[in-house]
Amino acid sequence: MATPPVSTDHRIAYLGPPGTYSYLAARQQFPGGPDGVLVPYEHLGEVIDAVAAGDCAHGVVPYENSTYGSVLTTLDALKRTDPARLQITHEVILRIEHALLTAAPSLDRVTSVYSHPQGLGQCMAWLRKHVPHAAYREASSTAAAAALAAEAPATRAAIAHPSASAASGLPVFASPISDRADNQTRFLVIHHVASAPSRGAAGGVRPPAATAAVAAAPPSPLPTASEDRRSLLLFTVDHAVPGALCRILALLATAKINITQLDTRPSGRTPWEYVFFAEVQAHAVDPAMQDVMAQATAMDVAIQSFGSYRSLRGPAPSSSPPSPARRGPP
Ligand SMILES: O=C(O)C(=O)Cc1ccccc1
Repeated sequence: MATPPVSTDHRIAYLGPPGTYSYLAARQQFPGGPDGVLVPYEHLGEVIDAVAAGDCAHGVVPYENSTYGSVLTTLDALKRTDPARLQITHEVILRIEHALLTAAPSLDRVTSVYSHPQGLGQCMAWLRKHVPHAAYREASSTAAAAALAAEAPATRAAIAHPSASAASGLPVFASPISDRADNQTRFLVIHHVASAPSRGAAGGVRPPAATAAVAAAPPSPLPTASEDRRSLLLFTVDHAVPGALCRILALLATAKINITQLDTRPSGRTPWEYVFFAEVQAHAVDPAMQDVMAQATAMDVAIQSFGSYRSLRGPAPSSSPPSPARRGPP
């Protein structure tokens, strides 16, 4: 009997294939669900687009690594996304312990090492020390890298989670190989926001759009006052005005709102124009935050909020996915 289609309400987009760190993060956030509701996409931008479009109600995307920094493809996909279609509701933190997967008998036989750019970046010191002669090649994900390495298992290697060994058939050669033992990535859980039914020209209610079947983003649980409330803001400033960025930062400083991370990316509209992502330690419902938003509007600066959530940062969490004992290269 054919399996009934899974409703978009239950579809969770992630960077696939199964075996990526995004897959592990999605399984941690949505435990117990059948695998069928996890929908793999080959590129991070597609995960964000699928949630914004309502093809999937939820998504999980890597945002920042504690060693290698921001995941630029996530920032670039967010910057072209309307926050009215997508909101962040939770953060997931995973300890990242990479393994080198290869069937090469020794490291001097390895001619190329594949991984997601984040995987290569998080192990660069290890790679330079142990396989300086190899070419380092970017793949769309760590699990995709394992599949690519498996095409020439005696000369290629991949950096991935040890669990990617089973699907690729490549043995774990060395683990963990991350440059820092406290290496962690924080993932954002994103939800589709269904547009409110709008009135047509004749005053009637428009027929529901294809995405209206998707439930509105469940409000993220409001963190208590003692919990670490965060919001992700996106804005640009007039680059010709000296101090324009400083004025926005001063608004936050005056409201006693701490900035915990600041990123800048090309706007994608005009060369040499930038947008700023600021993660701040406040929730959208906080009066101080509402004050900042109102004042920015009065200053003609559009600050967009991608949502508020509880931060889980702090002391390093214990390793969530199981990983084998540390084993260095022979
Ligand atoms: O490629 C993956 O497995 C991902 O989920 C992206 C990534 C890569 C390396 C560390 C954390 C996330």
